[in-house]
Amino acid sequence: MEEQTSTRTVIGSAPGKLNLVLRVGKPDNKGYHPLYSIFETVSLRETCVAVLRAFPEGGLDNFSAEIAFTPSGYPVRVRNKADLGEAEANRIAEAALADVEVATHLAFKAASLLVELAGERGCLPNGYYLDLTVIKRIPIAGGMAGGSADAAATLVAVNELLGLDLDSSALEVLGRRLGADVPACLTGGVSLGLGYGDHMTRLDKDISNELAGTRHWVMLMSATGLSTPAVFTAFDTSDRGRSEIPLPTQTHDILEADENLKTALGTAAEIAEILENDLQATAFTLRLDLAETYRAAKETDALNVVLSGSGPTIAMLAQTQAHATALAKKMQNHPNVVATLITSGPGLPAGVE
Ligand SMILES: C[C@@](CO)(OP(=O)(O)O)[C@H](O)COP(=O)(O)OP(=O)(O)OC[C@H]1O[C@@H](n2ccc(N)nc2=O)[C@H](O)[C@@H]1O
Ligand SMILES: Nc1ncnc2c1ncn2[C@@H]1O[C@H](COP(=O)(O)OP(=O)(O)O)[C@@H](O)[C@H]1O
Repeated sequence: MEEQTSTRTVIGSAPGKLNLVLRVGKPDNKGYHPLYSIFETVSLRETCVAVLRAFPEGGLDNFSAEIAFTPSGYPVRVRNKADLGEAEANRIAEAALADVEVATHLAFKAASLLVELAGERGCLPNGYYLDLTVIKRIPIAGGMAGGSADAAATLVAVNELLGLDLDSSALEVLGRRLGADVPACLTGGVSLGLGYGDHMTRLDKDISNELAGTRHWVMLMSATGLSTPAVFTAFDTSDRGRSEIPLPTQTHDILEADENLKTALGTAAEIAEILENDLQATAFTLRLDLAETYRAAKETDALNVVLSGSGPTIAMLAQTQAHATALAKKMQNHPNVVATLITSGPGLPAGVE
């Protein structure tokens, strides 16, 4: 019995995000874009249940399809459970997850970094494997950082499980190696991301308790995902991509002078005024259905509507939770909307339960 061989379980979770403001600069020689991003994390969270288990008697062959090995050969098992709240949304998520090989799964990659570190420190038990169950509540390839939230949830869970004692800035450094959105999922709240969007300044530190969960969003899920690199590449040849608007780079200069950063901590009506996404027009050229969905959402009484990151999920800002429920009802039968996910923000940082 698998459960009897388990030593210890640690459960980590991390929030998804949307971008209140996303400005994109010109790509560097690695093809990566400098960003100015004001992230709002949300209450939709990914969970990673991490367990160290002794090898079963028959070895790992029974579930070899769910296993990948770290560079030093330590086995990590990854299973996914889709829990998006609606049957059709779960079906779509499960189909997308079936295409994600264990070795490329962001939870595996995150665990692998920590397992290797534990190996170097001599604190990795032999005769065990790491068993991860990832509970997905965020649409796949949806522009809401679901994979990045898996990585963040896994980093905090495995850090604790293996007794590595890495602090939040060490986890942020590792997170950056896994993906540009991972530090935002680790940080939580409302944050400014500079560099590739992965150098974080938390903006709501002093008021996080009063602000948490006060913004209400309806996320319009699309039946098909959108590739982030494809959107960035198309952006580069767009008018906006070729324009010479410089992006600010120094955090302290920005914090002093930027009114948007103060407004980002304001009321829903105030943040409605600053929503902006440089990738939106490009995503709509690649996917005309999204432009239609956006137009329909704008015709409602939502405070404002914006594409989440590189899309395809579209975020509608509501005045209250009841307003969000009413907006979701208005959009749920739109032919391009596969599910309406109601969420609130800002969300809590990644952490263990
Ligand atoms: C656009 C944003 C905005 O928050 O979010 P999503 O819409 O994907 O959620 C992020 O920058 C995405 O972050 P993430 O999805 O973690 O990106 P990564 O895995 O690091 O990179 C995926 C690909 O996106 C492009 N990329 C990403 C970040 C960046 N600053 N410049 C880029 O050009 C690169 O083509 C890269 O190969
Ligand atoms: N744990 C994961 N969850 C989702 N996608 C993952 C994961 N690991 C790797 N991927 C790959 O990353 C791509 C983007 O994932 P995701 O984070 O869901 O979207 P986005 O970057 O748009 O926020 C997916 O298409 C998938 O191929």
